[in-house]
Amino acid sequence: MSQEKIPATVITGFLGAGKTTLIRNLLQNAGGKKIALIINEFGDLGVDGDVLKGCGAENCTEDDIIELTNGCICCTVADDFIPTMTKLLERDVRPDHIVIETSGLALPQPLVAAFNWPDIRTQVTVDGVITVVDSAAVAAGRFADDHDAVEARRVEDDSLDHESPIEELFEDQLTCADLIVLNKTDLIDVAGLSRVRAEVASRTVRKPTIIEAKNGDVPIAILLGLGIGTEADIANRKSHHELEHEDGAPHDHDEFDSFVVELGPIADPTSFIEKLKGVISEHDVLRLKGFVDVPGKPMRLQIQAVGSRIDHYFDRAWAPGEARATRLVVIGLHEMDEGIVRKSIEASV
Ligand SMILES: Nc1nc2c(ncn2[C@@H]2O[C@H](COP(=O)(O)OP(=O)(O)OP(=O)(O)O)[C@@H](O)[C@H]2O)c(=O)[nH]1
Repeated sequence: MSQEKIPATVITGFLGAGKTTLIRNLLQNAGGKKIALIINEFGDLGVDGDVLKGCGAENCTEDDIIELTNGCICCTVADDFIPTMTKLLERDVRPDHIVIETSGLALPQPLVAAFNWPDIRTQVTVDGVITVVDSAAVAAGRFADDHDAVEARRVEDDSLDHESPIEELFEDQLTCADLIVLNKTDLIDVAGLSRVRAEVASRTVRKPTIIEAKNGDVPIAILLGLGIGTEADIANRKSHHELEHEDGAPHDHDEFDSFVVELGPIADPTSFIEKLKGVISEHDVLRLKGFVDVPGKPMRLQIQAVGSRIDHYFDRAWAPGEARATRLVVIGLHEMDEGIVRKSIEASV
C-alpha cells in the first residue's frame, strides 16, 4: 500500500523567541488536523512540554506530544530523533502533520538532513522550516557583535572568532528558514521593526518570506502546507560550522550551559521577580523559565525570562497529588558561573 508522505514542519529560533507560543496558537487553531508534536529543549526541565500539554487542544492530546530531553536534537539525531520518528510512524493512527520544536540552541540543519535517512525519507517530508525571531532582542542588538570592537581586538589576537556563538546560531537558524516570523512586534515601534526586517534579511542569502507576528499569532494556513520538501535543498543551507568543517565534525554546545535551581515556596513573588531581574542582568543569563510554588495560591506561577524581560502568570492549578515545588531552568553562556548564579537566585527568595 503506498501512503502519502506526512508533512513535517520544523520550528526553530533562538532561546525565548516565541516558538512554544506560536505552536500553542497553531494547535488551538488546527481545525481538526491531527498533529503530532516533537519537542526538544536545552536544559533539564520540560517546561515547553508542560506548557503545551496544558493548552487542551483536542487534536493534539498528551500522547501526541513527545519530548526529547537527552540533549540538543541537532547532536542526538541518530540516537534520539530517528527512533522517535520511526515509532511515531508505526502508530496505527498516523498524524496528518508533524510539528517539531527544536531547542533554542539547536542548528536545524542536521535535523533537516535526517529526513534524507532511508527509513524516514519514504514516509515523511519537511513541509518547511519556520524560524521565529525575537524582534525586540534583534532591535536591542542582542544578536550582533560590536564588529568594530571585535575587529580591533582581532588585530591584537588572531585566534579570536569574529562572531559570537549566539550570533552564529542566529544566522544558522535564519539560513535554514523557509519562512521567518518576526515575533514580539508589540515590543518595538514601526521604525525599529523595519530596521529588524532589514537586519534579518541581510543575514540570509536565500531570502525567504518574512512575516510579522505578535504572540506567535499566525494563521495556520500560512504556517502549514508550505510544501517545500526542504530536505532536498539542505546543501544550500549550510551552517557556519558545516562550512568550516566540511569533514562533518560534530557540532556541540560547549559554549552554552544550563542548570536547574530548586527552591522552596516563594511567599513574595513580586519581590523575588524584581531580584531575579538583577541576577539575570548582572550575570548575563540568556533564558530562565520554570514554575513557582506560591503558598496559599491554588495555581502555580509560571516564570518566563528572556534576557532581563520577565513575564509571569498563574498558568494552571496544581494537580491533585502533584508535589508543589519551585523549579527554574537557567541557560547562559559557558562562562556563566553556576555556583554564583545559583547562590544569587537562592538569595532572591
Ligand atoms: N511581548 C511579547 N511576548 C511574547 C511574544 N511571544 C512570546 N512572548 C513571551 O516570550 C516568552 C518566551 O516565549 P516562548 O514561546 O516560551 O519562547 P520559546 O522560543 O519557546 O523559548 P525556548 O523554548 O526557551 O527557546 C514567554 O514569556 C512568552 O509569553 C510576543 O509576541 N510579545
